[in-house]
Amino acid sequence: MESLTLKPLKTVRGEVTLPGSKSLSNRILLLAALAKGQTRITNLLNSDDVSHMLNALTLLGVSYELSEDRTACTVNGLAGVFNVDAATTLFLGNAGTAVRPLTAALCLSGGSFEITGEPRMYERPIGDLIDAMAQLGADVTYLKDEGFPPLSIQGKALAGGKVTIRGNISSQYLTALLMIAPLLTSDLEIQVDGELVSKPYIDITLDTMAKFGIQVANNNYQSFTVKGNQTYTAPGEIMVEGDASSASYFLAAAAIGAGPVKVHGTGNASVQGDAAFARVLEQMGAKVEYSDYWIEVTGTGELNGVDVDLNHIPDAAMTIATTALFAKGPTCIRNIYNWRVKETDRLSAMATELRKVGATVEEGEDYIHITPPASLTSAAIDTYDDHRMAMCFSLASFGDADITINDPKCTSKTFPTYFDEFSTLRVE
Ligand SMILES: O=C(O)C1=C[C@@H](OP(=O)(O)O)[C@@H](O)[C@H](O)C1
Ligand SMILES: C=C(OP(=O)(O)O)C(=O)O
Repeated sequence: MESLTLKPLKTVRGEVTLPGSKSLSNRILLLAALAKGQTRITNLLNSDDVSHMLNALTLLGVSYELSEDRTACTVNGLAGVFNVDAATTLFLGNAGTAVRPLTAALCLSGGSFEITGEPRMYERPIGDLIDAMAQLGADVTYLKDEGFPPLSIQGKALAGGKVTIRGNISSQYLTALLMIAPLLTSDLEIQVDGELVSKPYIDITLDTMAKFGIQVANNNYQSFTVKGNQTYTAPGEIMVEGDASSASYFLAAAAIGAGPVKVHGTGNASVQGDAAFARVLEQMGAKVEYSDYWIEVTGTGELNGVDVDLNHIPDAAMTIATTALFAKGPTCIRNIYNWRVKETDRLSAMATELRKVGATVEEGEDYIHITPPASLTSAAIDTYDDHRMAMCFSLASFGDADITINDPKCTSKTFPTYFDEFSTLRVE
């Protein structure tokens, strides 16, 4: 397996233009495919997760033109659901933002479909979404384990009505249901059963739907109503915001290693919840400046440990775990149970790898408590095919020891050029 050894890093400084947001890229591509008219997308993310969505759209009969660098795409919308004559298998890797929304969309499309993916996708639950779709009459069969992909779907027109969906494992199930709701043959009322995790991602969904002409009535994230029998309308041009989760590594680097580092493409005007990540760095002692379209962080030479509930930013929250290695005193990140059902069991993986560099770690069912070491130990970090494990542990190179990242190419899920960008910030 390939690996990358990072030499100890003291100071970083510079500016980064962020690649497009994964969450927005895949939502916009799907809605552009379902919309009436043509959508010209710019700053599309070029990464594995987006390639899986694009390949799926091709197999589903959607025509689009992609620029050579794959960051601009003109999509010719279908003005409604997919219709495919031949039985179609979609391989969607480990992309939650492709698997969940496409599963819902195929339930009301014409055709017979199979959703497959990487082995880890077969361990990531989808039962809450399938249970909700079944209430609408959808015909879905589990091909392996009950509650998990791979799936077989016999698509057909579906009416709305009332449906209950659980929100405590992933917000992506509710996102999927909301996105297909206008295409049902009658109105839909969605009741969220229990707690809703990762709430800001629902704002991304509602905002994207609004850009394609669909309004949703949101009753405090507990229930939603959407009119049926509608068509998404292509917005013409649409630019994908920079990825706020990808921004977190550069901003945290500035907080640890002097900075300033400025990221362009996300800021106060951003719809992404992860844009609030820098507020946690601020709480830890960094100096943070926001404009609508950029964020700049400067280290103050001192970081404090924090005790924070980061349920609203589960992806960027991982970056706090490795930032905590350089804080004075312990850090506790709470209410992050669903780290366990993402690219890997992130609670367990994070605890294991933090211990390798010398931290004392307590791994709870839904929290992680990190006491930093006096000085970091040199280590080879396993990344578990998890792009965020690789990117988070680039920060460990601020210790006085070499850090080797095993399988650094796993960042291709959302940020293929991450380590090149990271190295441009180094100040000798
Ligand atoms: O809707 C989205 O775009 C996402 C929602 C979050 O997942 P959960 O809702 O499962 O926490 C996040 O972790 C994922 O990377 C992207
Ligand atoms: C959880 C993530 O991805 P997915 O969209 O596959 O859920 C992630 O990017 O951290």
